[in-house]
Amino acid sequence: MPAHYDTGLMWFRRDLRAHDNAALYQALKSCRQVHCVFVFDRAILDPLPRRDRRVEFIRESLVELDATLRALSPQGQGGLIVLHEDAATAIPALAARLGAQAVFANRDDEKPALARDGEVARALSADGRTLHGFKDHVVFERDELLTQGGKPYTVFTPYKKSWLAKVDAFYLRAYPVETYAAALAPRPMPGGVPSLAELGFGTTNLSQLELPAGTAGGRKLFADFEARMARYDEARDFPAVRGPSYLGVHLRFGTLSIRELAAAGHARAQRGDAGASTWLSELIWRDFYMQVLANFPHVADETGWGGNFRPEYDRIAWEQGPQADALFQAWCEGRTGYPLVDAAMAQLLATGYMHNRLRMVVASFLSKDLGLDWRLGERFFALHLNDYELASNNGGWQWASSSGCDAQPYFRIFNPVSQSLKFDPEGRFILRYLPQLAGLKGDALHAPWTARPLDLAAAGVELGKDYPRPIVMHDEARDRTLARYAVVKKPAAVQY
Ligand SMILES: Cc1cc2nc3c(=O)[nH]c(=O)nc-3n(C[C@H](O)[C@H](O)[C@H](O)COP(=O)(O)OP(=O)(O)OC[C@H]3O[C@@H](n4cnc5c(N)ncnc54)[C@H](O)[C@@H]3O)c2cc1C
Repeated sequence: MPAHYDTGLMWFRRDLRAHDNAALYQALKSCRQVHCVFVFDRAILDPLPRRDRRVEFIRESLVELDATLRALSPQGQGGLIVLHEDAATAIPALAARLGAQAVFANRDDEKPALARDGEVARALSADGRTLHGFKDHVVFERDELLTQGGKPYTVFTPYKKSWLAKVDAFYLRAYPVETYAAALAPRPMPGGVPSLAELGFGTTNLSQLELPAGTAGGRKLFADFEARMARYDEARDFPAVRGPSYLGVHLRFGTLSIRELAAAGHARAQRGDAGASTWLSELIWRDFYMQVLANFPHVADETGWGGNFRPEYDRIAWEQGPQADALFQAWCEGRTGYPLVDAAMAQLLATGYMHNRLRMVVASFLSKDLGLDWRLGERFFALHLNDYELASNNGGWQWASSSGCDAQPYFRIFNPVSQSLKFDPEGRFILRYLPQLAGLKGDALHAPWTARPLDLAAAGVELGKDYPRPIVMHDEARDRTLARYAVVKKPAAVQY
């Protein structure tokens, strides 16, 4: 518990809510007065394309957060200070200007965030101030769950068992921020959240998606999901069905608290709700990958890009050169000739969301059908996913390419046509994004190149014109992948 301070500064980052927020609670409890700040960090924003749904989502969530902090504060004089600077230098400067003895923030184990926080902590300390960090965006972090041998878990099933054995009301209890809200300080400078244009960004199609921002938006989505949660286990694998919660982006930016979601799932799971139990497992996967990132930092480099969890996978020679570049471009643009893959990529580009089953299918397709380095896909997802989360994205890509912990054996290769027949049997999802295939029936919709020329003509589909021919044949690609991956059978220098 931090000492008692006169003035503190609460630094919001990926925890954009005023309720059940660990750092905000600790700041209010241990300071006479607390200022609140969010920094649109130039180090993160400057390299991004000028239209990004996440920047718009964050901005809208900040408008709500600012209003909530104002409403909670004495005489409504509080609120958020919003800066558009380099956070590593802006935070120590603001702490000095406000006379804050301590800065409070929730921990973030992504490598670039750790580097930034280290820089901020050193600058504050040189000035006689302190940075306090708190666990907030996971239920269990870092080394809180270890194997009996005292090592971090690398396999999900025993990790989940241990998670469920340890979790109790204490770990899921909300931080009662409101109790100490009287410590919210009047805003010391004129406030307001900058417009997108002031931040140098344009608007996106966010307002047309069913993705309301802020805590109110997250609660609306969760209320909708609560009514469907019992069927999650049956519905979650079918992309045409409204099966999942669509809460990823709210968990990413902390507009909802992981504790409140896990508590809801856990309570229902304990009452025997199979859908809730499966959904809780997914939240545990999230914790699992966060602790993998924290305990095995080699899975990402200094800038946050992937390194094989299993070093023997470093031996794989991925396809390179102009032909490989063209294959990658076709994958990115949804022009592979495999309708399920192409519809999935179209969903990502149009909405920033991709169904979990499809993330697995397209990731397997990139690494195992196209023979391309999974890190290319990792980066593409990072740019386009609204819910992009370094730990889960890296974990998901390594799972699909078999290079990660808890690996799929490398010879388990998703067949994009069988996946399509199984999980989108009527092609309802495919046709949402590829309406030009509407005239194709049965298997032909899942593999148009197998259709008889007469049927293609009747459907008004000319391959190569209305829809691409397949850029690889799965069976041949499978053989090439088995040969490519054979190098990992040799003993590796280091084992985890
Ligand atoms: C290649 C690949 C990349 C992925 N990249 C990301 C990513 O960048 N960010 C991300 O949050 N998830 C990622 N996932 C996991 C999963 O696909 C998404 O969390 C999920 O599709 C989000 O939709 P939802 O909120 O409707 O999920 P729901 O099915 O409703 O699940 C609820 C929550 O549980 C968590 N969750 C679910 N599945 C997983 C999982 N397999 N691993 C970790 N957490 C999970 C998420 O926070 C999700 O919001 C990736 C999976 C793969 C295979």
